[in-house]
Amino acid sequence: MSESSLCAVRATVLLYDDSSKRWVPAGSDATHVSRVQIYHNATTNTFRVVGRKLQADQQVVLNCPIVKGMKYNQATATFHQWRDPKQVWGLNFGNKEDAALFANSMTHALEVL
Ligand SMILES: CC(=O)N[C@@H](Cc1ccccc1Cl)C(=O)N1CCC[C@]12C=C[C@@H]1CC[C@@H](C(=O)N[C@@H]3C(=O)N4[C@@H](C=C[C@H]3C)CC[C@H]4C(=O)O)N1C2=O
Repeated sequence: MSESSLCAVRATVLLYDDSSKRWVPAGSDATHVSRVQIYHNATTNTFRVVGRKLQADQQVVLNCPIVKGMKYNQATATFHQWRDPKQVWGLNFGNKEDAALFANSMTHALEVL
C-alpha cells in the first residue's frame, strides 16, 4: 500500500468517554504523547490519521479514516476534535503551530476527498 505522510506532529490523543463525560487518553499507559500523522494513499485517494505513542513500543493509539464531509472542529488553538461512527477523537497539541500544521493537512484532505 503506497502511502505518503502529509504531516507529523506531537499531540496527546484523547477519546471522549460518553458515560463519564470525560476525555481519556487513548492507549494503555501513562505516557500520553504520540506522533500523529496524516497518510495519503494516492492510488485510492484516501487519507487516514495514525497516532503512535512516542515511547519504545510505539503503540498505535489512533488509526482513523478521514471521511468525506467529516467536520474537523478546531475547538481551541491547541485542541481539535472530530467524530467517527463509534467515538469522538481529540488531539491536544503541544503548541498552536503544530495544531495549525495538522489542521492545514486535515483541511486539505477534506477538500480533495
Ligand atoms: C455537536 C458535537 O459533536 N459537538 C462536539 C464537538 C464537535 C463539534 C463539531 C464537530 C465535531 C465535534 Cl467532536 C462536542 O461538543 N463534544 C464532543 C465530545 C465532547 C464535547 C461535548 C461536551 C463537552 C463540553 C466541553 C467540551 C470539551 O470537551 N472541551 C474541551 C475540554 O473540555 N477538554 C479538552 C480541551 C479543551 C476543551 C475545548 C482537553 C480535555 C478537556 C479539558 O480541558 O480538560 N465538550 C465537547 O467538546
